[in-house]
Amino acid sequence: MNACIKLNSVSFKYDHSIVLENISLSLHKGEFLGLIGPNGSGKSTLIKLILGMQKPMEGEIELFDHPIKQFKEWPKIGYVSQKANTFNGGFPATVFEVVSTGLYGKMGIFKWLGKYEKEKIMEAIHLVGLSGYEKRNIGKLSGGQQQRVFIARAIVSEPELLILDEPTVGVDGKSESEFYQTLQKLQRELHVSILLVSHDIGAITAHVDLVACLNRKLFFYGKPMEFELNQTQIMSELYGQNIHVLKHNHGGIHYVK
Ligand SMILES: Nc1ncnc2c1ncn2[C@@H]1O[C@H](COP(=O)(O)OP(=O)(O)OP(=O)(O)O)[C@@H](O)[C@H]1O
Repeated sequence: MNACIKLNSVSFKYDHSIVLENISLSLHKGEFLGLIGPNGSGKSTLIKLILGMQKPMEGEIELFDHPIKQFKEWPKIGYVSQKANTFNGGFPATVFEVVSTGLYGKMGIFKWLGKYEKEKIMEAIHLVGLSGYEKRNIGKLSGGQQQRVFIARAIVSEPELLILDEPTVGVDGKSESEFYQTLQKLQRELHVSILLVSHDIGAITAHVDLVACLNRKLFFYGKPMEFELNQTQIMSELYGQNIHVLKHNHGGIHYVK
């Protein structure tokens, strides 16, 4: 099976502090990997390494079976950042316009949208369940709907791998469950591989094929069932002993120190 992401003994430090130590994991085609860990555990840094924004101090990263240094097919990767949650609501752009910017990487900024591109944009908007909202100003949408616009922007160029960094922060329970349904649809219908960073362990284990628990080191990497069997031990290693379990009415579980 082909790996979209392969990390082999990767370590990284900012200045003098080691943030990631000896991380090895893989994500294969069509798989859904959930990455969890406390604040400051290195999750966003790991994503930056995978996106080539930082270089590992040690170890190797491969994307689609190519060493990252030789990898050039960046349009194969769609990325939704944490910042999509803090989007400026006053920004004067429609849903259609925001999603169309996802094609710039493939076609350049100044090229006019043809019939084919317009169809792709409408398809992406439909896939995230926002048909009928094309002309709506993005600032007039709810947080959950805005989040889906950013996913549509990330998938409009038909990436094979979608990376999402804490996309459901600040989004209510109903929008969150719609969000997971959207991701499962992408995985099932388009065979997109997904790497999702989240704090919501309950939601993650319910939807992913693989769980990775990070706190500088990788404390667990395996199937959700295996994680659930050893959850108490893994969570106390990951977060320390003093954790409390918070259950949400939408079924998600959070751990807080
Ligand atoms: N540019 C930087 N320079 C120096 N240190 C940094 C930089 N970015 C992050 N760090 C530090 O690296 C560590 C890991 O940060 P990172 O943002 O990867 O964690 P995270 O798990 O994504 O956290 P959160 O869940 O809070 O977003 C933290 O201690 C952070 O303060």
